[in-house]
Amino acid sequence: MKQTIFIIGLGLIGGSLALGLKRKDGLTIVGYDSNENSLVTAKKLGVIDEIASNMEDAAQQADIIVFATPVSITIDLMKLLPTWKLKENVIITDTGSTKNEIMNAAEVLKHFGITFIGGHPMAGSHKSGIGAARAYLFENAYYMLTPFVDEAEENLKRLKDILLVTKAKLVEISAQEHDHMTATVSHFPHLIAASLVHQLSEENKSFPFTKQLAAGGFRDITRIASSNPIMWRDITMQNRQEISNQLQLWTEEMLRLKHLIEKADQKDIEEYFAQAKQIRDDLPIAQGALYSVYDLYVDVPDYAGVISEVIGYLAKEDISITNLRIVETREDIFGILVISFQSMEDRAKAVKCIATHTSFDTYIA
Ligand SMILES: NC(=O)C1=CN([C@@H]2O[C@H](COP(=O)(O)OP(=O)(O)OC[C@H]3O[C@@H](n4cnc5c(N)ncnc54)[C@H](O)[C@@H]3O)[C@@H](O)[C@H]2O)C=CC1
Ligand SMILES: O=C(O)C(=O)Cc1ccc(O)cc1
Repeated sequence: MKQTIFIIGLGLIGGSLALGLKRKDGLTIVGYDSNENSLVTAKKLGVIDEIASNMEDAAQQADIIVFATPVSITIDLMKLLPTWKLKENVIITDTGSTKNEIMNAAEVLKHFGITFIGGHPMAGSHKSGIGAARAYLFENAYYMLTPFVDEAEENLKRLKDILLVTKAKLVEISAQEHDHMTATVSHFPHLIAASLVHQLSEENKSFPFTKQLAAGGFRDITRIASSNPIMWRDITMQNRQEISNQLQLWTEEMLRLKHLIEKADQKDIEEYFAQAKQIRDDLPIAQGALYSVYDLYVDVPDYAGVISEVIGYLAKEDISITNLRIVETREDIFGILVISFQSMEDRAKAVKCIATHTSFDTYIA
């Protein structure tokens, strides 16, 4: 069946969804963005089939409308829907990181007979904009749907059939559960990352060399502090109660930790780290990892040309990489080269390839 999908907001998520959906025949992807540059780039890169010069006109032609805008904008735009002449069977959805306030806004639409099914792909990155969009972004990632409990099965099936093209794993939950769990694994960690960066900045005033020392661990734990501030302002505003609850729990945990340190009990301190390591090591990697990159750590000796040598072996076997970085380079110890892949399969091939051609150890974090 031919269908027109209208995506509003062509940044990282809207662009990735468009690219993911383009793999299915019979779908026409129409896009709109308030930023003219993003719109033109999306068309030029082939992310969308057609540019919508006017939101209302494009919405009237659409079978599915997706809001992939910052969550505050999504709520503003949802208010316009009852004033537009939409197709009778149109399904509206969104990709926002919060769901409670969006589903509250959707209650209003329900009174106008407009179908809205909330959505949130649990994949993304600290990058934003159309240039960061990738067709495979949602592959294997959880994609949460928050339909009203009385939503017609037929509508849900229609939306799921489309979204499954992205190869995401669709999960239905309530908006409340969604906002509670994402506060724990996504929203609150962004506050921690931002606060650690602020703490470094303060320290740096008295000890100006500190920043230079901010190497692997600090960079890993604060990567998400480089995310789009407008997006995170909106998420924090919309989920502030759950985030505040997490902050309370964290504060209590920090006090417990402070007590542990002041007691100076080696055994307890070791146990604290050991338990955390165990839990962290047991986290499912491909399923539910928010940032779905597949990193491989390679212990490479520090000699000229070693990196191009490793990359050369991978290239010869046609294993494509998405990123490359060095987390430690010191003369006396091995350097750790981190290679990122698009999929687990590519990473597994790389492990074999490196083992065949070198004696370097490889690790998966
Ligand atoms: N960045 C991430 O990793 C993830 C983000 N999300 C959610 O997806 C949504 C989009 O996020 P991103 O794509 O990362 O943001 P982005 O900043 O890359 O893209 C948002 C796009 O919306 C456009 N926009 C802003 N106001 C608009 C308006 N009034 N009309 C039309 N377009 C407008 C912007 O120009 C921009 O191109 C947000 O609600 C976010 O919470 C969900 C999962 C992951
Ligand atoms: O870069 C990361 O690890 C993220 O945290 C990406 C992300 C951002 C927002 C979401 O709602 C879901 C995923």
